[in-house]
Amino acid sequence: MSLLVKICGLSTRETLDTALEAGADMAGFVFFPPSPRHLSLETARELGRRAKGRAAKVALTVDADNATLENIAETLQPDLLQLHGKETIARVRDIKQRFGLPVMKVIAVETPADLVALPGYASVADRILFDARAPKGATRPGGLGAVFDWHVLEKLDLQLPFMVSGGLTADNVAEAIRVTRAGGVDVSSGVESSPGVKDPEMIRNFIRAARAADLTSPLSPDLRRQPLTPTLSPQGRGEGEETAPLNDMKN
Ligand SMILES: O=C(O)c1ccccc1NCC(=O)[C@H](O)[C@H](O)COP(=O)(O)O
Repeated sequence: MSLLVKICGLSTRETLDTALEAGADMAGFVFFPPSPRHLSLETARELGRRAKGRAAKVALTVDADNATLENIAETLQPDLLQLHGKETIARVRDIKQRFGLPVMKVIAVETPADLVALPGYASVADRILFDARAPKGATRPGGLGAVFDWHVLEKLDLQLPFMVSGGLTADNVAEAIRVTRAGGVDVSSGVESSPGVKDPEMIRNFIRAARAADLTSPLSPDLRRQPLTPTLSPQGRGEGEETAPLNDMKN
């Protein structure tokens, strides 16, 4: 399974097309009114149709209630729900069962202590996204371009696919992949000229840089130094990483 690249906070036809043409695996759409990337349901319907079959559509919500999730599920028809709030383990389980969609739970990271709740979430979620913990007083819990110490994840032994985000850019994504060995990377601010305004050239550069750093690529010097076993445990691409389901998402 090659590295997954997610471009988050897409809100226009033009930048969505850029991300799709540049080969993004996941297109993230933000449903959080205080965010500069918040989408109306009408726009979500249009962008969702555009992305269908070309990338997995990811709906990002923050402690959303069932009615909000129902509207999003109906209009965007997402392939994955990204839960970016303070959803409890029980709530993650409930959302997954209620909507019959795979769920990616976000874990906010600052120190190793932030990983204490990880096993519980890993038992109910389909995928984990490690993002930088937002500073106190922030108006949103993510999409701030804040970086966390990737070394916190260095010795992680997680039998679930995971992605890393938080302040990634074309310049630092290779190092983030090297340190964390994540199966995917996610970016928003790092491909914007100002909050909420995506820059096509930055999107292309980010995807190019992430692909060049992909540890699973046959061209990767790092991989050449490793035994090619089916399980690249402990990092990110757990046994049987779900190639098929992700391909399904794109259909
Ligand atoms: O993008 C937002 O405005 C946002 C609002 C509320 C919760 C999360 C939000 N964004 C998260 C993301 O876009 C990504 O999943 C990721 O955290 C990347 O963020 P960035 O540091 O901006 O690259």
